[in-house]
Amino acid sequence: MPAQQKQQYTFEEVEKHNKEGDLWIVIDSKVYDLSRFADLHPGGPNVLYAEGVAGKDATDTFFGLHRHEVLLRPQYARLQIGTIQGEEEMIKAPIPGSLSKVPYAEATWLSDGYFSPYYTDNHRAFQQAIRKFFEEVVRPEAIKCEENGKRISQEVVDKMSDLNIIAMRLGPGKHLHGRTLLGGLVKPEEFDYFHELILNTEISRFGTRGFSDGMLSGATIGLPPVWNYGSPELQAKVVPEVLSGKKYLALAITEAFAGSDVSGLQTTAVRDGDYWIVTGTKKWITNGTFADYFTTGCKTEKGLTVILIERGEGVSTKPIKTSYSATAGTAYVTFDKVRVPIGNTLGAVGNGLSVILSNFNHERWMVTAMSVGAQRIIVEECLKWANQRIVFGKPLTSQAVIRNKLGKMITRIEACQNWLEIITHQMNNVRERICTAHRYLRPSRFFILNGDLLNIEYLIYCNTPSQQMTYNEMSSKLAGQIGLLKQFVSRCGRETAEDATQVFGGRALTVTGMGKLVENYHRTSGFDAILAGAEDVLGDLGVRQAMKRMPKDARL
Ligand code: HEM
Repeated sequence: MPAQQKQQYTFEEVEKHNKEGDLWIVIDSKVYDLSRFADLHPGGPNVLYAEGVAGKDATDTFFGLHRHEVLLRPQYARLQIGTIQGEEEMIKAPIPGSLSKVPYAEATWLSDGYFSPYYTDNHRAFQQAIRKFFEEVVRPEAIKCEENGKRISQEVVDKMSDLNIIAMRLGPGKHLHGRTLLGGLVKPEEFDYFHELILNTEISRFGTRGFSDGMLSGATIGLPPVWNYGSPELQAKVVPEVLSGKKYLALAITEAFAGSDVSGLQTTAVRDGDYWIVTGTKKWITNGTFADYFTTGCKTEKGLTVILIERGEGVSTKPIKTSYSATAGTAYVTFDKVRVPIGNTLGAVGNGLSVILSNFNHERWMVTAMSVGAQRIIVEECLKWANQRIVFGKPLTSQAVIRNKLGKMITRIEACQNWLEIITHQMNNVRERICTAHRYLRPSRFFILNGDLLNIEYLIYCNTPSQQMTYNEMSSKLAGQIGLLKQFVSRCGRETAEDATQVFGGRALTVTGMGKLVENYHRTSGFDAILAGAEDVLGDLGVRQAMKRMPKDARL
């Protein structure tokens, strides 16, 4: 029944119902009849009969112990029998797609009254639509799968592919051409790395880290080598199957024998006429338990080669138990003399290292973007909790030590976001193009509009859809920066996870209840420091890349 049609009561009336078998309480102007629920209450019945709770307004006590979402669950919402006369609810249910008003809960560009040079109106519309879709369709699935460890349902995959979300997760490029993106909201040729950045940060807002990877991240990192290096026939078959969500694909590089040191891989592919015979094992393969295809790094006579292997005879997968949910489908994969057509070779034989390395940068950037999205939610959780939690009669925020932790969290998330955005801006623009535009600005083309000196060529340039970097360009220009960025973001993430755990105390140690997002983040933020390249290795890569670019004549 809508609130306005519910019975209205006064506090005096509610107060009469204050004992076992006849128990009413008020939470945020709503009257709940807990007479029969008391014995079923997960916190036990006695706490509900306490003085100051039974027959009283227990709003502050309630929000000190429960998340708002408890009241929205249908089985509890129906305990409401009315409202208090003349009072209005203060704590509103979030509207799907809406932005948080909590300071720093949103990136600056999404905060009221602030601006950014990077985002257009189209990015804003895209962010709003994608958040709404995720909150309405994907979040309930994420929570369910994170708990039961099952893979994302075909029904939700189909809904995502109807909007071409699987294709958009792979970033800008020719695979988007001819597709209707998000019901036509963004034109394929205008989809850029900032759209993709938005997609990645929004995906990680549910506090369900295992599910974020289970949401077909395998295809995001494993399909690009197929369209960048596969034969036209292979692309024509595999790309549509995967982007429509009808088949699943995983990237199978790491082994128990080799992780960041991919050159040490031991899975072998031996030529036998028109086939490769592949033998070996792969470990930590995201989405591997349910993948139909594996983009696989193999050792061949001529060096490392990447081969697309279809699940079939000789391919077996078993789940690996990790510290995050089995919904990610993390697998141990065994190839036992698997016959694979030579046509499934991705790139030249022996050129596997550059196929793998050129792919890594986009993957690392994606992991970083998801990490930033997840980190920001934790900052919001901590700000809300520290504000609402009362200790020694005062909010937690009255403690300087807590404010200090909040300050560090905010600093870290803002630093991560800003570095991520400037790198994304580089990915969106090929350098030569900018130089060309500026070099040819001719004085004769300047004019004055509304008091501003403008140049016609510059305006044309600025309003032309930007030209994104290819994976190879990313590899040569940004590998070091992305490596350092990823190292920085994952370190910040783990420091924030530690601080958040201190702010939430014991609540951060339970999988359900007030601190559940902090618990998940504390348990899983370490994944960001490992997936797509270990943190320390990436930091070192960044410095080695910088050393390569040192001018020969650089002296103090
Ligand atoms: C409509 C009223 C209420 C409902 C539907 C409700 C529901 C729940 C649920 C589902 C939990 C499990 C933890 C969670 O999911 O957050 C819980 C725990 C608890 N509840 Fe309630 N509750 C209500 C009112 C109250 C009130 C008024 C108190 C006041 C003392 C209270 C005290 C507790 C306590 C102490 C716990 C255990 C918390 C913990 O383990 O951290 N509940 N309640």
